[in-house]
Amino acid sequence: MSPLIKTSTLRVLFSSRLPVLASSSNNKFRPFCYPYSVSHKAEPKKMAAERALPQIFQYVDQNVESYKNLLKEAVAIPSVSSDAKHRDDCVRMVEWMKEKLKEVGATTELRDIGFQTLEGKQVKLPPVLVGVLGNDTNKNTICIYGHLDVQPALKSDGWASEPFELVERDGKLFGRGSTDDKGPVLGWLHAINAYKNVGSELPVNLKFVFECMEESSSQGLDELLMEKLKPEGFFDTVDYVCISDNYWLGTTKPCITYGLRGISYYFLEIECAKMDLHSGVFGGTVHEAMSDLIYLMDKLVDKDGKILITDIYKSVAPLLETEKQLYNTIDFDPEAYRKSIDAYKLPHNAVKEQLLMHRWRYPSLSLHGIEGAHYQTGAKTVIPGKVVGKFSIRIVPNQEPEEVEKLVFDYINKKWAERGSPNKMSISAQSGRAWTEDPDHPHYQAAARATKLIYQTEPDMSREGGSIPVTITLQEASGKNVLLLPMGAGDDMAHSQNEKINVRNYIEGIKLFAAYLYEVGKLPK
Ligand SMILES: C[C@H](N)C(=O)N[C@@H](Cc1c[nH]cn1)C(=O)O
Ligand SMILES: [Zn+2]
Ligand SMILES: [Zn+2]
Repeated sequence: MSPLIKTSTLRVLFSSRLPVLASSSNNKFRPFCYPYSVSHKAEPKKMAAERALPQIFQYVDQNVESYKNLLKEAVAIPSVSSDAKHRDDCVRMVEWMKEKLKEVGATTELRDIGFQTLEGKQVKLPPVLVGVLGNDTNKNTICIYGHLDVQPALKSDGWASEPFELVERDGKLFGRGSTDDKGPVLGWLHAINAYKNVGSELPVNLKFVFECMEESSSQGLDELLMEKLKPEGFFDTVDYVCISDNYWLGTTKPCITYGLRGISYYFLEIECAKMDLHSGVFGGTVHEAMSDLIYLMDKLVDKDGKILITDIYKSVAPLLETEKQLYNTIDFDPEAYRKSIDAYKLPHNAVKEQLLMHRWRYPSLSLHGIEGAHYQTGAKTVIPGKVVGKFSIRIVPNQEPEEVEKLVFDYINKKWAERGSPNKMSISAQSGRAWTEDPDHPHYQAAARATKLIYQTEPDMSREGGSIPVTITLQEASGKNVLLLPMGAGDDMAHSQNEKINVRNYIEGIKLFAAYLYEVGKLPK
């Protein structure tokens, strides 16, 4: 364990029923003075929460080191859901979070969601953590979703430090999962804990759904929600759903998000032999799988990003004049964006509205990689016997996964026939739907008030190019308004090398969550 982590300190912060205050300067705790007189207890509960907010903000500022330490502990668990070798880490991560939720007073349950086929084997899926905190019928109930799994990461990918060791540099906390999604998930925990430790009752009831398979298409989660939790009545008391698993558009202005693209992810497998072959010995005498794969993958998208699959744009929702207007007011600087990713040139003539539309409301196709191909340094002379090409399409409103999958399968089959290769080809897909919500809903206004309180500026109402497959399921299961409240900044580089969260975003994000709980608590029941 890193010397930075003081387990005893964390235990005090997260398990003590007694209010405590920690000093951020020396990371030691000192006794907390209860801020209100006894007569204050007689005030209406919602008023109490309002008066508690300044205390909560102060408490958060005084516990910065503890929050960093807890994130460090979470990042140190390499819960990579796509890799069978890390399945035990995923389970450990969920169990770790279960203990943390219990420590803030929630009742918790680990729900079994069965098996998946991974790397040709049947592998048990990590359980889903379901929790409940509070059941006051006079209060609103928010269902909070987050994920505890992460994308793969190796230092050799080009990280400046070990990906699973949280490191602070220049006010930024670097580590896999820091912004996607361990930082935001812990943010909820810290906000609840802050309410408790200043002696204020939570202004809302909370329900939690924390999974560890989001980065792998949330396998098993829809079934748990629709076939188990919904019939059991889990959603009957839910009034609002909130997810913090995306990012601001830029680096300075906060936003609230009302739309996500879906994802349709493909595995295109070609086999030419049962084993890899020496290219000197066998080259010229076999139909090579890799050449077939490159041929097919090259037929998917052109250099400007136009998807070449027949009819793929046909069902995309038409752009209405009212929607077009929304893009004008969004704070987004294409040149700053280009610089932040060090791209040579942006497509769509770098026009702001066009870039945003192609990120939010039009589909895009990306080629991700080839399993079975040689990728290490050096000049290995091998003909891979089997290769699996991976690509995905970010799908958008009005595009249904089944319809997109059929178009892709038909197109690949047609191109394969044109290729005339004798090799074995197969294609499979896993998909999640796009989601949009009504941003004029009082829930969004409440989140906007909370954001303004913390950041002193009106948030942009944004959409997001990424996907959170369960969002639309939560909308359907609850029948309630769903909102995305991002914690991290647009340059956090989730999924990439050197993923980070700014200390500022993490800490102000905790306050934002506390203020959001307060604002939703004020909404009429
Ligand atoms: C937006 C969210 N934080 C995220 O990163 N989602 C993933 C979901 C995914 C990955 N594979 C399949 N789905 C994403 O948008 O890539
Ligand atoms: Zn992610
Ligand atoms: Zn995420």
